[in-house]
Amino acid sequence: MADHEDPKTGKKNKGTSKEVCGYPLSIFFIVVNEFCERFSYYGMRAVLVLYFKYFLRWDDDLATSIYHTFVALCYLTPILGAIVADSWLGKFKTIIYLSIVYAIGQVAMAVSAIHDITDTDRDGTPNNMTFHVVLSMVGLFLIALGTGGIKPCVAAFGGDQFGDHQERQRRTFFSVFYLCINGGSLLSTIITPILRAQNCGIYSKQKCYSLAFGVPAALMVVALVVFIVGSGMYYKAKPEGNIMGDVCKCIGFAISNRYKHRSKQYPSREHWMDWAEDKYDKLLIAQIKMVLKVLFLYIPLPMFWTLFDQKGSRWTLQATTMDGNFGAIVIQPDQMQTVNPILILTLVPIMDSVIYPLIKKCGLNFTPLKRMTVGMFLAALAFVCAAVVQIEIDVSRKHLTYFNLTQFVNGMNKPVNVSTSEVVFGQIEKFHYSNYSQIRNGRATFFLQSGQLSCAFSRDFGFGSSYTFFIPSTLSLGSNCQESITGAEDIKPNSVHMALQVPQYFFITAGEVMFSVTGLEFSYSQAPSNMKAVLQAGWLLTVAIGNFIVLIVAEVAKLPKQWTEYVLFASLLLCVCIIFSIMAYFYTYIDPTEIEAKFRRNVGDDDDDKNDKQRKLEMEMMKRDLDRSDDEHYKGKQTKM
Ligand SMILES: CC(C)C[C@H](NC(=O)[C@@H](N)CC(C)C)C(=O)O
Repeated sequence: MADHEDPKTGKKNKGTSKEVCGYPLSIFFIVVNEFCERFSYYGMRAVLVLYFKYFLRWDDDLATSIYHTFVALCYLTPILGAIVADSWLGKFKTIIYLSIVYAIGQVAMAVSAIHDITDTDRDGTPNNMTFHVVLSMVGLFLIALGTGGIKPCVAAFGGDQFGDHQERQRRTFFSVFYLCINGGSLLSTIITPILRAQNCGIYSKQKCYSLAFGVPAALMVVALVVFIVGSGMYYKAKPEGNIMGDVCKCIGFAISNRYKHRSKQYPSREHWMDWAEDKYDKLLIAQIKMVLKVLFLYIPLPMFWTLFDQKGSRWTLQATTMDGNFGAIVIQPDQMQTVNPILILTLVPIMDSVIYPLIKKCGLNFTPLKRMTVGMFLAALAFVCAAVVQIEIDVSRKHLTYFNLTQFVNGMNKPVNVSTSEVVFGQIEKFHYSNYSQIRNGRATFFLQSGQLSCAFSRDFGFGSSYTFFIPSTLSLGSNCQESITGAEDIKPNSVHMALQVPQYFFITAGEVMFSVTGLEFSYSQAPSNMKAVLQAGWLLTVAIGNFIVLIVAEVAKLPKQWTEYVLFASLLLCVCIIFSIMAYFYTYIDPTEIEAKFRRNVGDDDDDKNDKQRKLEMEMMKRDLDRSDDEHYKGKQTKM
């Protein structure tokens, strides 16, 4: 059984969850829930832009803007979920209610993608596009509210399941939690594009977006059911009223009180928050100090996410100018992104079971903040690799895309029809040429048809190449097209291989493991008991801000060469990394439970009115510890960076 401390009394309560190998059983339901939820989120996200473009028929710009607005919203809503959880409903109920909202949103998306609903003329295209647009926008809003709202609660709720004696297990939990995120997302980003490529429909068959959204919707329902099944086993910390309201009022009072007493005749106080002592509980003030200390440390962190989130944009665009032919398989540029979750699934266990223990054995104290600093450095290194690859591409490249362009010149004295299984060149008049059309990378077969003459020929196409094929005047019934048709290479295929992106993916993912997995746990362990979800939301807010910085820097810098932009981002992160390491050096790890317990004990003593001097001394020591961060008297638990 895991025991827990009651946030009000400071007394340990026995949890109701059984333990398996030292872990509360309830954790199982939480990690499975996370796996299904991330499957649902990333699965839906994988086909979203294509849904906008091909189903709703939006142009690229609108599709991209709405996509990024949605992603940013998903990282802004955690603060709402956290406030509701910590101040009002508690994490358990918040997760349940917002998961329902989330599942409804996913179902709305699936329904919005059924073209038959408004396809009155049964031609395969919706006739009332407004219906589909409105329903999908409502769906996306509900999803953003749900996924963002539950995100800080699920992580913190998982952390809550561990007792004070299970610090090591709790750290492992956050690693497993991260594995589940990436396992779920990897699986769904492979599966949903396959589902989308199916044809479905009642009256006419179309690409099956409804199935690609429907399966994530079903997984969200499974996530909810799994979470509810574990209900009897969870430790559910009770919310302590409008904590965020109290925090704001307390900070406001401290500032105004400080201002009122600005004259020199009033003795200064150790910390500006101490000016709230005239009205507010010392425990609340101590808790606010803990939160502010961590939030201050978060200021440089968005820069990491600024680089991290460019995997999906800049790096994918870079991949479009590279050669994705891996022999047996041909990798599409956007598929390169799956390297990240694949590497996470391998690196997290390696780090936890080999690298970190090895570092410990060498006598080095690799504290969370040191790990995060190294993580930032690795991300900067990843961008240096990206810049080197970019220079290589620029040197070898004469064109800009990964599409292959092909045209035909008809040398015959009669028209000819040319097509592949995917592209129709149409009828090419005698002695005329066709427009250039895009052909898939890999092998393509062309079918020629002119009167009685019908033949086929195949060619291999490298990424980014362009060809002109000549149909000779001598081509006639019985000719062998494979031999008769000659081609000229207008543009050579991309020569820089996509495998060269692997080092940059490796460094950014190793950086992510050190930065993000550690940061997740750090945000939990350093938060006061009544603001765990709020600090998780603060952590996620750094992701949202990071995404905005990408837009700002890319817009403001407007560098002519892509590799210089990569170097700029790497340099910015390096500077931020140095600043962060200095800030981290002055940070002292605390044990919020212990500090809170001491404050509570002192309040209890206050009631009994005994041992006044000793109590005051102890309180002073704790305050000093929070203010100056240079004490080490909490059972040696507090360490510097
Ligand atoms: C805080 C989030 C950015 C962290 C996490 N993302 C990941 O773990 C990525 N490696 C997933 C990949 C598929 C982009 C998340 O919670 O989604």
